[in-house]
Amino acid sequence: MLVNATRGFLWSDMETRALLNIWGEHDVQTALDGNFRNSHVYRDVANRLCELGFDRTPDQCRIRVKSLKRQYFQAKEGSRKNGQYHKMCKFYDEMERILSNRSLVESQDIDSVAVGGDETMDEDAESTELLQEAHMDGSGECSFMEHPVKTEYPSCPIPVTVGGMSSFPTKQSSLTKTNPPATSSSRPRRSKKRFANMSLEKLMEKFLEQSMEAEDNFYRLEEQRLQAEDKRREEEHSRELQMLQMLGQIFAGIRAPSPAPQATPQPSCIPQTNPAVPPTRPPFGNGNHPPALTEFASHSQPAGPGLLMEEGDAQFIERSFSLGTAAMDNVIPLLRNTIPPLTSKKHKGQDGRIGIIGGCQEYTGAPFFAAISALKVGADLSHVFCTKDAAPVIKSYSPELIVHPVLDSPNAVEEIEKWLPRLHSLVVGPGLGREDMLLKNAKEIIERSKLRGIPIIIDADGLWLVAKEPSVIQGYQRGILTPNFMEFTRLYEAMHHEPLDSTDHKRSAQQLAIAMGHLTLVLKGEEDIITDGKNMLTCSQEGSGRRCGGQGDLLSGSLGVFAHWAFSSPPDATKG
Ligand SMILES: NC(=O)C1=CN([C@@H]2O[C@H](COP(=O)(O)OP(=O)(O)OC[C@H]3O[C@@H](n4cnc5c(N)ncnc54)[C@H](O)[C@@H]3O)[C@@H](O)[C@H]2O)[C@@H](O)CC1
Ligand SMILES: Nc1ncnc2c1ncn2[C@@H]1O[C@H](COP(=O)(O)OP(=O)(O)OP(=O)(O)O)[C@@H](O)[C@H]1O
Repeated sequence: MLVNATRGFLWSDMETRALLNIWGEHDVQTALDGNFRNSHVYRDVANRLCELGFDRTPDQCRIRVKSLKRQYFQAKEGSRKNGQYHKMCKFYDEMERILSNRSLVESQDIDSVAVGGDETMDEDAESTELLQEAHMDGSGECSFMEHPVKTEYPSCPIPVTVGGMSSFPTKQSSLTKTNPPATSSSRPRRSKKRFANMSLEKLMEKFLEQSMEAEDNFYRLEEQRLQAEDKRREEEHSRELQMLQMLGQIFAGIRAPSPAPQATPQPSCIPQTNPAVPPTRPPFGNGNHPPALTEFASHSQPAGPGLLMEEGDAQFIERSFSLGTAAMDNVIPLLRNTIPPLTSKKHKGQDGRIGIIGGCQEYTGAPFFAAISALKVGADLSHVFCTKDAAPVIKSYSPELIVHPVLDSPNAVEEIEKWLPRLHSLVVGPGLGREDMLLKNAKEIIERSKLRGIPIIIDADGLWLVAKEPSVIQGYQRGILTPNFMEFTRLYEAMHHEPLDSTDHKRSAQQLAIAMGHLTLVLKGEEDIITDGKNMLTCSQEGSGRRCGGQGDLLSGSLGVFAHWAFSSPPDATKG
């Protein structure tokens, strides 16, 4: 007698046949048919087995029968395809005999197994048993039957006979196949459910792993991005500081004294305040004329080799020094003193009303850049005086700008002059164009602005005008010219009637500033040279690597504001 009290222990062939004999009896089949609660049937089956000397529990019997049914249906499906498969189910013939008459019922029955149809036992326990059975069945038929169904995709594989031996796809290889999904008759659903759950767990594990990996990657990239952002900010900050340094030097240049020939050299690298500039801010904006117009009206001196300073006489300040140096320590207070404080005591417009003369059909960007940069630097109001057709375009760029479509009107000068008392500084030239009528109007506006002592920055096409008629600005101490190299060359050649010696920009710039009556010249380029002919500041600090249009316009608009602040500061404020 084979005593087998262990659940899931191997079933011998004899034992299995005894089970099938009992289970296959008509009464037993009838009792099982359509009965959800069938434990009493299997209890009887187990008792009868016991009488034959096989000690099995009702559940063991039920599970063994289920396993045999699954093998049988898989083998049946397989044999339909290659006629071989049924050989792999040892008890195929016995099962066939019992089930052939009710294969339809059985296929439904096997479906119901998946949803617990004829089962009453606990799902987990059953799953464990089935697994044990699959791996421990001494007959060997179950291990291969169970293997394929473990793989969720594709459907239950049909073994292929190779050289008399059956081979079955491994889990991996079956995963890569693209078999169509199995029908319910070819693949028991319970297995699908059970192993689907297992696959799902693995999938979930994989998913979690990948999620964590993705998260790690995200944080790593985010950290890199933040580092890059920090670096960019630092660079931007240092560029701003450099810009401030440069502007500080420009103011120093603007306010620099015209040292008398006998004057002793300045102890500091920052030039001293020019005593010729009115000590206090002219009362612009209230309609009054500045008190001493003649002081800055015209001090033009003829240019000549005798007046040209040697380089050693000029004061050179390189702007490419860094924070913390003694030179910078001098510049920062100068800037602090020049930039007006933000207080609640002021009214709109006090910190700067800037006018831009420029903007025609072709060029609407240039006046916009100049006007908007004035606002960004700190002016309160920015006016653009442009041609009629450019006005709506410029206006549409920004609601912050006040745009006057008057530059090509017949009474342009009068129209613009009405605004002059309210303006603190004027930028002439960005996008002005070179039409005679526009240049003529610009010239007249410069003349009238000079009479009011308004600081005038001349750039772009305004410099074209100056090259044709230098006297329009020559000797005006509140005039600032901002040529690029081409504009500088034109100006130089117009003034000196000889080709520019391009090997020595500093000397040429100095010569031109003197020829223009010691107004301030800002020669833009790789090295900016700022000079009034007596003092010189240079800046070779690398800025943006791009040389796109509009950068000069930004500079001229900013200078419009800084010039106003510098000229209206008390002399003490700009003492370096
Ligand atoms: N978006 C806009 O509306 C812009 C309009 N702009 C306006 O365009 C008009 C003409 O200005 P341009 O600067 O073109 O005047 P120019 O006609 O004087 O420029 C002459 C040429 O010189 C070249 N140049 C500049 N610097 C040089 C250097 N260092 N070495 C060799 N060649 C150099 C430039 O490529 C330019 O084509 C002005 O009214 C100006 O304000 C410019 O400000 C650019 C932007
Ligand atoms: N080669 C260069 N290297 C570094 N900075 C430069 C160089 N050339 C010009 N700059 C800087 O670019 C700014 C604008 O100069 P740019 O020569 O482009 O003026 P612009 O031609 O009048 O400009 P716009 O296009 O506005 O008319 C200046 O502040 C100048 O210092």
